[in-house]
Amino acid sequence: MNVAKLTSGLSTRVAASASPGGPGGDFDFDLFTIGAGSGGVRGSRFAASYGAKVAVCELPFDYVSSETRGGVGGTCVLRGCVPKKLMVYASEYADDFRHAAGFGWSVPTEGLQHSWTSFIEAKRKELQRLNNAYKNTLGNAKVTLLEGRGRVVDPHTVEVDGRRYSAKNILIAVGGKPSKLDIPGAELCITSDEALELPECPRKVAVLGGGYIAVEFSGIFARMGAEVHTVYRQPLPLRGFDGEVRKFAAEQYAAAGLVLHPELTPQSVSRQLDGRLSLVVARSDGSTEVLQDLDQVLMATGRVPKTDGLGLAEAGVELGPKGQVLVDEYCRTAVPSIWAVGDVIDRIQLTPVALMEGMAVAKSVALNQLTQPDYWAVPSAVFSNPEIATVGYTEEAASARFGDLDIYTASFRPMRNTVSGSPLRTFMKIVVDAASQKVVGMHMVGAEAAEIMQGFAVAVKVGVTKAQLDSVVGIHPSAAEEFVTMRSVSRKVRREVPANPVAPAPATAAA
Ligand SMILES: Cc1cc2nc3c(=O)[nH]c(=O)nc-3n(C[C@H](O)[C@H](O)[C@H](O)COP(=O)(O)OP(=O)(O)OC[C@H]3O[C@@H](n4cnc5c(N)ncnc54)[C@H](O)[C@@H]3O)c2cc1C
Ligand SMILES: NC(=O)c1ccc[n+]([C@@H]2O[C@H](COP(=O)([O-])OP(=O)(O)OC[C@H]3O[C@@H](n4cnc5c(N)ncnc54)[C@H](O)[C@@H]3O)[C@@H](O)[C@H]2O)c1
Repeated sequence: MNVAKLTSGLSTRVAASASPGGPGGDFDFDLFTIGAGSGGVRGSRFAASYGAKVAVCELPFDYVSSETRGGVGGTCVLRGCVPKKLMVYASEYADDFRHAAGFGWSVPTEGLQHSWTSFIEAKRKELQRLNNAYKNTLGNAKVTLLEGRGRVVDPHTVEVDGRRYSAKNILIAVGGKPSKLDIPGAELCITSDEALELPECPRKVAVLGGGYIAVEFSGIFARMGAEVHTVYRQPLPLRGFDGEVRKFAAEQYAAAGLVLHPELTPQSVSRQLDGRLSLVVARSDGSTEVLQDLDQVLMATGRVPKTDGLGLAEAGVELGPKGQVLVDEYCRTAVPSIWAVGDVIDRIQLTPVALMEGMAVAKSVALNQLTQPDYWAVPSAVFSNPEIATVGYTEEAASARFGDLDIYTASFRPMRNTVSGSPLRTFMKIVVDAASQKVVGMHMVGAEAAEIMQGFAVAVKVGVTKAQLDSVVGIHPSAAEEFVTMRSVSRKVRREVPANPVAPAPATAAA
């Protein structure tokens, strides 16, 4: 996954260059972290547990982030994984109530009400609890927490709201922020931050983008009863995912009620006289179409590193074209005392990856053991409807890397849906390197895909072979058992022979 992106072009440096001393070797802190999100909290906490004197600074709390607002816990806890998953849970009840009838339940669909306000209140309460829990975790680990905006002054100095602190090492863990398209009317659109804080559920919404956030929020709003139009530039959503998975997922999204608008580019958004929004989108031939009467337009068009005004370039840290911090395989920047982890380095934008990188840096700086995060077989899940989970190579990437592959696939109607009436199906795929018979990729679209894939990720990570997978007894009845019972190869992918191969020289003149 994203292996090519992992090489930043920086050369490997040796541990000693980040070790004791800057000028004088006497510092306020051994490690000063800017940003108390997933990577910053984990790196700080672990460094402190290894005996380092650690401080972390974080912006004041708010539900919606800005240049001046943030909060301990960061994106995942306050504006990402956690509130998003709570919204997914909220939306799943709508399907559950509807599908219960198939199993004999009489659900009073007429009188069924959802209070968006109560839900948002419950969500806020949980986020406040988590924010406090994270602060306590830092306190218990003896990490000094400073509230304010951090800025790098030089390779050993951080300034927080005008006050300066010296540090032997500095960890940049400032994450990213939503990036809006530069089109007329962009200011009328919301991002995922605001989507998690809406005063009411939109009745009709356009979601721009075909990535994780776009398909997740499309699923949430649709299950909550909204008419959802998902607009993306590619023929299929979820670029970078396995091709078959993308195709299957798009079919399921349509079956689940999303109105998909592939191969369209957003042009402008404007406010109608009645206060609602209009979106103009363009086809590749230049013709346009208009989506009208929208309560909201959600821009889910990627995130950019939050490095503006951080003083990094001035301190000698190299930045990439998106403003991402360039690091080597140890998460160290061009300045040996400055390290960076998480979304700000723009490798794989996932919380568990930021945690892994934070722990690696903690070991490197506090134990003086240079530690490399291991990016092989990082699993991930998309909490759309249906869910998607994946680990290892896509078929396309595996084909480029290994050449010959054995592909196993299964598509079926899950047992629950045979009675519930839900039209959704499940798809599973195993990608096997034909030469070694190792399983190099596993993919699933369907209910509980994330929960199922976590266990199989262990097997892929340690190099399970297809025969070993086959030797495992299934758990019946479950969807997961399909992964250990796929016996017939669906497709053998073999290195392509050139269309007009040069004829081999005849063995004998007579031949
Ligand atoms: C809507 C959404 C859903 C997501 N869902 C998932 C999911 O289901 N699973 C998953 O694995 N990942 C998910 N992610 C991605 C995940 O949230 C990020 O990969 C993760 O939070 C990155 O952690 P981080 O430590 O790099 O940055 P962050 O968590 O963003 O933390 C950075 C912190 O730095 C603070 N900060 C910034 N600048 C300064 C400064 N100058 N001074 C002081 N503090 C500063 C910020 O306020 C913030 O608290 C989701 C993201 C979004 C947006
Ligand atoms: N379940 C999860 O683990 C999860 C959930 C949400 C987010 N995340 C992380 O957060 C990151 C950011 O999420 P995201 O969905 O915003 O980003 P993304 O990179 O996944 O998707 C961005 C989408 O915007 C589109 N886009 C970009 N520029 C555009 C333009 N000019 N015009 C039209 N479309 C444009 C892209 O084609 C793509 O479809 C993800 O990469 C992911 O790593 C993870």
